[in-house]
Amino acid sequence: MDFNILEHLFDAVLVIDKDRRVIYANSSAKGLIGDAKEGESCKGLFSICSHCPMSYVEEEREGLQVYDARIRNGKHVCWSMTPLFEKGDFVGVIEVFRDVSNVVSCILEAERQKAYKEAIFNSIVEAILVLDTQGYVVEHNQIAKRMLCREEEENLTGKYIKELVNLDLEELPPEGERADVYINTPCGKQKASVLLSPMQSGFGYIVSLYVVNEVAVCGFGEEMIITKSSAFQKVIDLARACAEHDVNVLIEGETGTGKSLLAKYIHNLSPRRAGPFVKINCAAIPDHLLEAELFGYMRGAFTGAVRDKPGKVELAEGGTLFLDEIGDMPLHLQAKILHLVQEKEFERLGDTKVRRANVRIISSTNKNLRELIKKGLFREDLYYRLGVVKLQVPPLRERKEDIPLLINHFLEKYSKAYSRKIKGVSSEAMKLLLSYHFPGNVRELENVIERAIITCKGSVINVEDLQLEFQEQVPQKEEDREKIRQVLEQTGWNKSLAAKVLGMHRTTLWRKMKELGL
Ligand SMILES: Nc1ncnc2c1ncn2[C@@H]1O[C@H](COP(=O)(O)OP(=O)(O)OP(=O)(O)O)[C@@H](O)[C@H]1O
Repeated sequence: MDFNILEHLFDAVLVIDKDRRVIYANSSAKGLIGDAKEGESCKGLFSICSHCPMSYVEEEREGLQVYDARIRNGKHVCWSMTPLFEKGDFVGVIEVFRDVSNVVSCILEAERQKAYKEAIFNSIVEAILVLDTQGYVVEHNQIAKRMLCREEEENLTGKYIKELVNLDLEELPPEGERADVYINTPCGKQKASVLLSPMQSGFGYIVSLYVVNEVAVCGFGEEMIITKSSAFQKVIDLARACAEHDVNVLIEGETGTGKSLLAKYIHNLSPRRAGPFVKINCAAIPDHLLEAELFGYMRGAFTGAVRDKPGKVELAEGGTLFLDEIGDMPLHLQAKILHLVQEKEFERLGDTKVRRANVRIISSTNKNLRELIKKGLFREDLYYRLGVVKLQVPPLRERKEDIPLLINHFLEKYSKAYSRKIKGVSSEAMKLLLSYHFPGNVRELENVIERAIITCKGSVINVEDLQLEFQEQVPQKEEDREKIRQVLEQTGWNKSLAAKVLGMHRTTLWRKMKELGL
């Protein structure tokens, strides 16, 4: 065979006969492997020789390729072996190979870089999302998954940024500037600082996020707890820590401080979150009905009991029973609650059957239970049973730093609800709100802002839009008349809404309207 045409090929070529002797080596082959001499054995020229594939190639009558074989000097070659036939008989093989050491070192370098990148990616506390130019995720770190409440096995690659942080690419802050956004985290909706950095060569963007702990925003939607106060944040931390254990929690604090919100937050973080959260306000139900409401009753148990009815304890099965205003629980029922707490057992009214209850009990009070114990109005044993963990929610006047945050929160909530474009509160109005003592705590602040949003004429809430209890009201008939008339006009003469705005009952408004000739 004449192999001369192979002499100047860029690829190295060896022709091997079936006795594994080199019968031809072109100049590229000799350049790469100096000891590839014609007439000598080819054994050991390549790393693959330890499993020489010649017999395989002969049997299969087809060639094979190895992308990374080694030659003796350590270089990497891409190598192939093809069978040669003469009149149908196998006579040897032709081996073609090319130095790919550069390619291999590039691949190794790329692998090393990838390992470095992953190590850095996963050792920083920020969530990182790498986006393409359209805003789709091409890479992300593990923290991003955790921070954005994604399952361990979920892949964020290919998802659009809005799916993850609720913002379009265009809504993210301008390149290089940090901004605050709200994201859904395992602790609820939390404030996060976000930075968008463009990549070189226009490949896309890097979005980095970290949760801003200065303001705790826990829970979701209507159940969001917002606070900046370190005292309240400690309470929330404790609530979070005990949420996963089935311990009884007693939440103490003045009216309107957020005790119910906190109870719901604990339930939502607990293993019972898929179960019901059932609230019963012990102060709002007359004593004689409370027992039936709590434990349920059987038909005929009392006049009006026309059918069997489960109580709140049964409705809370598998979930959480929230006993609001527990300080108002009458003494005779406290014994039954103690039995429920201790034995997890109860009976419906008019029934002798003892029922089992699988509920977690959270209770709350705005009364001083220790004082009630001293007066013999609350059972001490029940107090200790209910308050295995005690959480004390501070009043708003002791966390004034929360006032501006809560104002913003309620402005957003009620501007949306009443379709009003309110930008904020004037500095005078803010001063007044910050100096007010808020006996009704957050609930009172919420009502003040809701009312102001409805009555405010411009886009900013001013002092005159705020109705605070301690502000002097001069009940001159004419002033009253004018004020009520204005509110009625603003509310389209809807008396229920006007009464709400004016902070009075509907019937009081109706009476006043009559008195004032409106
Ligand atoms: N930290 C907070 N962030 C946002 N909203 C709050 C916060 N605290 C309270 N609120 C709001 O204030 C109102 C009163 O809260 P909540 O009913 O939880 O108070 P409470 O202490 O249970 O009141 P009560 O003692 O009268 O039962 C609710 O509308 C709640 O959403």
